Formats: sequence, structure tokens, C-alpha cells
Amino acid sequence: MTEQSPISASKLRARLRREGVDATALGDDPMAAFQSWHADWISTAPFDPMLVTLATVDDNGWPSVRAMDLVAADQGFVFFTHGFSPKARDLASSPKAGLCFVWPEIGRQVRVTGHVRTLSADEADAGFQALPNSIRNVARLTKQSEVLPDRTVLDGWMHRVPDPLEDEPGRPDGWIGYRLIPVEIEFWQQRPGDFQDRIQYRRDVASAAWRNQRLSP
Ligand SMILES: Cc1cc2nc3c(=O)[nH]c(=O)nc-3n(C[C@H](O)[C@H](O)[C@H](O)COP(=O)(O)O)c2cc1C
Repeated sequence: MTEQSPISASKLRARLRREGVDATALGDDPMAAFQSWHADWISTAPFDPMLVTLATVDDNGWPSVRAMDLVAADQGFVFFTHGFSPKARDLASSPKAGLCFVWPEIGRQVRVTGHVRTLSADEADAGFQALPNSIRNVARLTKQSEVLPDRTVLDGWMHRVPDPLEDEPGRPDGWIGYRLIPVEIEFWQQRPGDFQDRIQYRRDVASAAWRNQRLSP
């Protein structure tokens, strides 16, 4: 079987820009639309296809953003982090967050707002086991965003000889998975003359049905 070669991002960008997007083409289910847009992005073999920016807010209303790796997009957006981190503290006190996917090579952006739920222990265990060894190792040894006196602490961790009994260590206490359940998703498509298409979906609280509307560029 021959390996599928990546689609040229610039050719795809030109086509998507020319065609534009409307709510009928996107359909009634914005998660399905996201999966389709994400598949377009992945087809161009980008350097980090799962990259997303996550925004949270702390107890005093201060926002903060950071790059994250999306792990799955199913009925929501799944990501993993350390339970001791500032973002986990934010999510414990204010379980609402924003995501922004930026795919400039194909002229697209997707913005998401929603409620964040902690994954079950089983889901989190499975997600943890699927991570690369190096990340599991760091998760086990460190407390993310803790202040360190200097780099020698990292050197110590890096040169630590692994205990053969810890070959397949389970998920550490502090490692958490989350699923962001969207209440709003906006699809942004670049268009000629910068008259971009923007289709925003909002979930109706009473009926849980999605409604969409077109926004001005
Ligand atoms: C490309 C990239 C991907 C990242 N993915 C993750 C991730 O999936 N989970 C995570 O906890 N941190 C990830 N990070 C690190 C975060 O950006 C951040 O530094 C860390 O989570 C601490 O954030 P906090 O102090 O706001 O809690 C990633 C950073 C980059 C640059």
C-alpha cells in the first residue's frame, strides 16, 4: 500500500478561500463540522496538527492562555494536563474555558467556548497510557508550573535511572483529563478581499439544539 502524500496547503487554501463557507454546507452539528475542518487541516501534514490555545480565568477574573495539544474531538474537546497547574486551579474554580484553533496555512480559525468536565478515571487512564513516554515521565516526576530554584533540578530528573519496576507506571495522582463541552463554536474562513465568512453556532439552553448565525468579518 502506498502512503498518502499530504495535500498542498497553499492549493487547499486557495480553493477554500474561493469557495467560502455557509451554514448549509457546515450542517446542523458543529462538532461534525469541526471534525471535517480538522481532517482538512491534518491532510496538509502540519507540524503540530493537534495544537490549540486554551484560555481559562482565575478567581480574580484574570484570564490566561497557553498552547495545548488536543487529544480528541468527539462530543467535546479532550485535553490533558497536570492537576497542580494554574490552569487546573482555574478550571476547578471556574469550569468554563475557551479554545482557539488557528490554521493560517489554509486560511481558517475555529473558536470554542464551553463547560469543562473532568474525565472519568478510566478515560484518563487510557488517555495517559496513549501519551509518549517522555511526557508520562515528566508528568510523574514534576509538578507543572512549580517554581524551581535552578536547572539542576531538571538535570537530576533527566538523569534519573528508571526503576525497572516502574516500567509501565500508571497515571500519577496529579494528571487530569478534561472534556470541554461546547456551548458556542465559530468557524472562520478567509475570503477574497478579506470579507471573511464567519458562522457562529450557539447551543440553545432550553432545547439543547444548535442554532447558527452569520457574523460580520
Ligand atoms: C506545542 C505545545 C503543546 C503543549 N501541550 C500541552 C498539553 O497538552 N498539556 C499541558 O499541560 N501543557 C502543554 N503545553 C505546555 C503549556 O503551554 C503550559 O506551558 C503548561 O501547561 C503550564 O500552563 P499553566 O501554568 O497555565 O497551567 C504545551 C506547550 C506547547 C508549546
